[in-house]
Amino acid sequence: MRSPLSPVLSINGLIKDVGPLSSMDGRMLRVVSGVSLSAGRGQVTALLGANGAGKTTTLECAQGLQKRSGGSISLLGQDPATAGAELRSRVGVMLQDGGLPPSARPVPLLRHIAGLYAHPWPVDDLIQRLGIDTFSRTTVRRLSGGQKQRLALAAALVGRPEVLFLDEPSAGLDPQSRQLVFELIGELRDAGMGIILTTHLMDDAQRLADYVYIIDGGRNVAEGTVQELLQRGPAVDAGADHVRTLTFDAKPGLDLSGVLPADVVVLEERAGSYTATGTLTPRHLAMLAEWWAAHDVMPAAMSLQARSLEDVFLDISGKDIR
Ligand SMILES: Nc1ncnc2c1ncn2[C@@H]1O[C@H](COP(=O)(O)OP(=O)(O)OP(=O)(O)O)[C@@H](O)[C@H]1O
Repeated sequence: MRSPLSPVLSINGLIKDVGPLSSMDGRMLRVVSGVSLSAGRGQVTALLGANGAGKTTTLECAQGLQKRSGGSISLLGQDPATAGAELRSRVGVMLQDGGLPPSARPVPLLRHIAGLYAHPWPVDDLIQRLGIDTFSRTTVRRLSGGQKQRLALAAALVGRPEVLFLDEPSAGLDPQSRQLVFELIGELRDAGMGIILTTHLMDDAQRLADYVYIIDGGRNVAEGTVQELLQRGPAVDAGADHVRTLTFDAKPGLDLSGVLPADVVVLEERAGSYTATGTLTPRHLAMLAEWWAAHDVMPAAMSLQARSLEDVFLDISGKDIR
């Protein structure tokens, strides 16, 4: 386990048993079997794992929402199982099901929560940043999944937490909202917040995380930066027909349609960051370079990857569905 310079969360050998379960003849079920991790200030730490891996249970124990059966947890230097309101006021939590009162309307709800804090984030700013003004008159129960998700994020942020927990932050978000939420997460990280998120989406981890813990069957199975994890596993034969992704940064809004054959998928993943994915050959690279030369485009950064985090994840945790 790595040791960040300024940890906001350290978990050591977490055990969580649930039950007794009638489906198991009254026995207990161990759903987390010794997970250890640490998360730093000013970093996004991702817990990546398949459905049922134990991610939510781990984070709920870390937040003090579930009682652990064993191991130790330190959140901002305190044990969340015994800490009081002072610790809770320094921690923001966005849960998978939102946990918001169904009959509340977004703006009064946010103003109410802001009233509980001495130095809240200006509510109007949050409303504007997360596009909440477009559904401000709708009650929580009638909001779409993505709207609920954005409101839950605003509610988690309104107290200006030092640590932010996000359970599946991009669930239900359309591409525009996802972009908005990802940009905000990046800004919060740069401002020094410690952000811990769970996801089963490799793409989220690849785009957001400074450090990734892969959890499977309630245990740690791998960890590292995305780059470190991508270097794991079987070396890719440089000459073989592998699907590769070329990533490059250049000025936003380039119209790359028709530059490469249709079997290579070219996307502007976010403003000014492009990917070309397919069975790339040197000829494809030359076509792209010719287009750059003709349009006076000089990429600011460029990389070619033969494996995705998804490949690494499937290598480590197997291909069986959970
Ligand atoms: N109270 C409980 N009773 C029975 N099983 C439980 C209980 N709580 C958790 N589990 C089981 O423990 C496992 C871990 O659940 P958890 O919600 O932590 O997984 P997860 O990694 O967050 O999954 P997902 O990505 O689907 O949200 C699952 O198999 C779940 O069914």
